[in-house]
Amino acid sequence: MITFTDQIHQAAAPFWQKSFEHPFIHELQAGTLPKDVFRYYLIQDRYYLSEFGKLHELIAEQVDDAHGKQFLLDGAQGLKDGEIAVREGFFEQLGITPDEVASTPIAPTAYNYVNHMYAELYRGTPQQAIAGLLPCYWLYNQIGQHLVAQGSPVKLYQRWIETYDSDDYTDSVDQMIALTNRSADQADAALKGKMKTAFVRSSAYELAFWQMALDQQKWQVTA
Ligand SMILES: Cc1ncc(CN)c(N)n1
Repeated sequence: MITFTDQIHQAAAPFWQKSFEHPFIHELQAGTLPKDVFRYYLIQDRYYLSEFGKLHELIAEQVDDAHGKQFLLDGAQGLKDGEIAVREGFFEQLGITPDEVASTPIAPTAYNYVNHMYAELYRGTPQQAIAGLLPCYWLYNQIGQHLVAQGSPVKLYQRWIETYDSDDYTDSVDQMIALTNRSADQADAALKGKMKTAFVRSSAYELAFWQMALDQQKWQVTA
């Protein structure tokens, strides 16, 4: 049987394919990704992950499903203890200080992505917000699984890959997929359509995030 998440995954497939093929990912695996690009990505992603954690807590307040609520609260804590904690080690290695993070403005794409997820919750519903969170979990897991066999010759990049291929991470992805499917079970056709749009837009923002890092995007007037 085709699940709801299979359907929305299919709808977002062109964005996912472009992410798998993106030069940021190729260069990370080949070990040729410039360190300043990776530094930039990590700083922007620090903003992203901290808002992503807050969103878990805010969505949990609005979710009736007790199991889902607990998963979201655990997910917020898991982000701090897991992904964000791993990144602290990366920051140390690359000499990224709290001052540098605090003084670097969030870039347009990261800002828009985060705002999109808040809009799904505050101008939409918790079900839409859940669907909007899912690409973040699932896409990185698929990228980790694609890249891990070959790996990267750069230790830091290899650790990044392994984070997203780990059993713990994969388990959280499976639970998030299950929560999205349970949320869709309670939704009518119109709400399912909005959940799909939230998922596809987050997938588009995931793709844009790699390019943002390669361009080291800034707020500026463009021609
Ligand atoms: C933008 C983004 N998307 C997804 C992930 C993986 N949690 C991340 N760290 N950053």
